[in-house]
Amino acid sequence: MNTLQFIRETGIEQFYHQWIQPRLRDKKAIGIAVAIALLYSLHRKITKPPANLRHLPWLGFYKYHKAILSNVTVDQFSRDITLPVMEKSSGAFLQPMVGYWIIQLTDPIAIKQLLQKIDIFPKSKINQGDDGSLMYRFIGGDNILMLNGDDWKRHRKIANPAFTRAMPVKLFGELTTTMFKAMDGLGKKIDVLDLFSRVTIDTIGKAGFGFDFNALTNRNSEWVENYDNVKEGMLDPFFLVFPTCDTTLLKWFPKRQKVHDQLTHFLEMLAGIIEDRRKTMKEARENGTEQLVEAHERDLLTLMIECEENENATLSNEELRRNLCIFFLAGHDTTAFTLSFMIYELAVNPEMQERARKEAIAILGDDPYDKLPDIEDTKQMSYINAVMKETMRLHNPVLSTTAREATKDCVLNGIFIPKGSLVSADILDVHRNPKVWTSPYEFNPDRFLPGGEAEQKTSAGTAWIPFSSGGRICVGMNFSLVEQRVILSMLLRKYKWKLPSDSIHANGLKTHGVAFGIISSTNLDIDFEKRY
Ligand code: HEM
Repeated sequence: MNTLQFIRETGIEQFYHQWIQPRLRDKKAIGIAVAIALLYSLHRKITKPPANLRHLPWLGFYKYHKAILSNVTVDQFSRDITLPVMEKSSGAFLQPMVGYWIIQLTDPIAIKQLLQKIDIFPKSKINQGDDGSLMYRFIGGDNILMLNGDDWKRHRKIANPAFTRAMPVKLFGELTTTMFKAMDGLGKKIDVLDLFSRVTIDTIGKAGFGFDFNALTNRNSEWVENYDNVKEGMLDPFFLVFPTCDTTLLKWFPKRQKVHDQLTHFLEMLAGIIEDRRKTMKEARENGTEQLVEAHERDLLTLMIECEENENATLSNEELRRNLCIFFLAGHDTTAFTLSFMIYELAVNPEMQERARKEAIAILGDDPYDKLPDIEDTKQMSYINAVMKETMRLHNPVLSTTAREATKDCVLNGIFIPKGSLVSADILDVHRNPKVWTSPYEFNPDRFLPGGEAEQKTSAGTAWIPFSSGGRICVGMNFSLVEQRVILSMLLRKYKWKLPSDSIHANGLKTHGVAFGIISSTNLDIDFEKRY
């Protein structure tokens, strides 16, 4: 039978004449058919990775976005969504974003190679969000976190010495005693997220900008209120998934517009701090009084402005302002969340809390008054340090590094990365990767004691990277670690604490923030009992 006969005998011809031919004259039907075809091809395009990335396993597009929009907890996200894909992969998987895919690395050696090759893998512009969006206006543009190449080196050259010289241990201790006074007025049950957010805002204010935000002493601080609204706005998954609503269509969202206005006010207040500082420094220079404060107690902004003059590398007021935004965001929430998660873990593991307390008492004594640790004391806190490291392994506030863009075809520990693709070090998943850590969901600080599991892991690659690694490692790492040691050791001496029986975290810590990549929590109330 030839094709013509086949068509006639099977009834296809009749079907064509009766059904298709008349409808071909109907323009509406053609329009619908074309729209369906286009939608189908669009659906395939956005839900399936491009052909050159299909050698890697991927997270389901709808599953991922449904989880994001329903504000899934980090634990559910890692156990139900990334873990099954990670187990199938050999150290990398694809994460679907709106309009593009990111390679997430979960293999420590591949991560090490990625983070060392900063010239081959510069930071992608995609991190900054859409021009004009809340995120772009706050943390985008030319700043130390986002820039690449010589521009980034100029910023880092100015920030590095400031961070090395400024280790205001005394200030950390003094602010902790102010925090204790604030705790006296809060009763037994205290929301530690709010408490630590306030103490770390005041720390970055004083140590970073030489400015008193009064977050601990004034519960209605304009700074805190403004910043909290902006932060909440940035974390809103709706505007992350539909960024046009945050820019072109903003006028249709009056509530969002109000958050933009608050950000404008916040940025103006930061610009004011810089102008005042330049003015006071100029006056001090003219009066010959500028060296009266010790270098390690001078604030980062002052040190950066001084450094500009000494290193012959300048930052404009606008660049300084943009960096202050990064220090503000990166410099306090991350530490506040880490402290809160640590207090939680010690609340649900009382024997670990007691062990950490014994160490604090052995170093600082047990006299019934606040003892401020000095830098040498903080170096002796090996168990407290292990508790901090294990908290950052299991609950690191930063989910993954910002995305890098491959400038050429590359192989990272056997994983092929095609030129032009976006790639990140997946901090959450490498820290919970069962091929890397034994019982990764278990909180066990002993891993980080001398001779523990961590020593073998880190030597093999980059299995513990809460602060990233390589040339673009967090510039505030030591600042944060010393701040954490001071606050935790002083708390351990003064208080015992436990999780209230009605806590929403009774069955495990509930953290959120997968969409934005910075992890937080809510209602983290803890019962504190004074020891003196
Ligand atoms: C627990 C506390 C902290 C954590 C977990 C943390 C984490 C990180 C991570 C993962 C990065 C790398 C981002 C990337 O390359 O994509 C980073 C970079 C950075 N962090 Fe932190 N950070 C913390 C505290 C701080 C503090 C206290 C400051 C400043 C006061 C700070 C300032 C910065 C800056 C400026 C960068 C960009 C460095 C560069 O690209 O040269 N961070 N941080």
